[in-house]
Amino acid sequence: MGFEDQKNDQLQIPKIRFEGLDLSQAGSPRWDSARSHVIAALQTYGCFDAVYGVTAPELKGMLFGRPVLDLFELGLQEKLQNTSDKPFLGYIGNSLPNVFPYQYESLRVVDAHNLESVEKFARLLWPGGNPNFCNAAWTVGKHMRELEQMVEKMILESMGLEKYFVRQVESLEYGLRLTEYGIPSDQENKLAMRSHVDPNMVTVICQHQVGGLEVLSKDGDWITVEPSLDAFTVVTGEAFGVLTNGRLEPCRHRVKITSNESGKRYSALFSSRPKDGVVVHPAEELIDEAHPQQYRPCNYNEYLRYVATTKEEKSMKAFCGVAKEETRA
Ligand SMILES: O=C(O)CCC(=O)C(=O)O
Ligand SMILES: [Fe+2]
Repeated sequence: MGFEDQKNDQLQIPKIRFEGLDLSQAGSPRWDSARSHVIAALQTYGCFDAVYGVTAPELKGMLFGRPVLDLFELGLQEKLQNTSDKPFLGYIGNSLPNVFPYQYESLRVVDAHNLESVEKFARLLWPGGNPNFCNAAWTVGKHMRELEQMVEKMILESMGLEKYFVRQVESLEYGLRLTEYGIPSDQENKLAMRSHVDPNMVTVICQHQVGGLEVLSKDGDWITVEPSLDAFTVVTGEAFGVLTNGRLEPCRHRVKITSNESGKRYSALFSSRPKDGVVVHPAEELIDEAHPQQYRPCNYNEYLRYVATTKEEKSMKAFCGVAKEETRA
């Protein structure tokens, strides 16, 4: 991919304090201060750690105990019940030949902030519906969605787009992806997931104990994101790049597991993506002579189908980007 293995162990992604903040505090001095840190971090690194104090270890403890183990101890036939008619939104795993070249299994709970939706997921996998799993996934889903929405609001406010917040939130679907990694088959590079950008709006990544997440800095250095008990890592995806007409570049990241005594790594990802049929386009307020339109309107599901056609990395720039010559015309 051309991103050489240049590491910079001195660099760390910014940590921003979110304890006690919620949407009702929008406009308060604390909110505004967090917002300016969020936007600076996203413009420089495409990501940050949202520090949640005591809430984060509580949530992590709830999810990464029995509930996550119960899920991955299920047989493949049960896991395969987690389907979706859209690419990448159901079970993904190396148990499916030729699908995924890593020691990796992952399931996605659609609308994890909604208890009924989590219960529907659980009933498919366990005859008794696993109330313990449901409670953990739902509680985590609710918190992650609140964090995701704060970040959405802060970004829109900083770009003068706050009037679109309600419409934006209504246009999104949210999911919780739970993943188990084994020892990377690529023992030379220890790569457990190749370098990529997420196609969605925002992803909240929750690493558990075994680290591995790395993000690429603008200078081309890979920065290790240590799993931290009191924080969640927030990264923005390609869809936000389209909406902001390129003001927010998606965060390039990968997973490299260098030390893993237990042989397993678990992570939880809460992400927001445009709902079926939603067309993402650059906000007209962000297009002017100095900032020509960078993307054509993009039907998000069509983009995912395009991404799913081959194993090579695809990009929204290639799918719906406006070429430089076109913007000058
Ligand atoms: O497991 C992680 O820490 C990150 C995984 C990831 O980037 C992804 O699934 O898109
Ligand atoms: Fe990712």
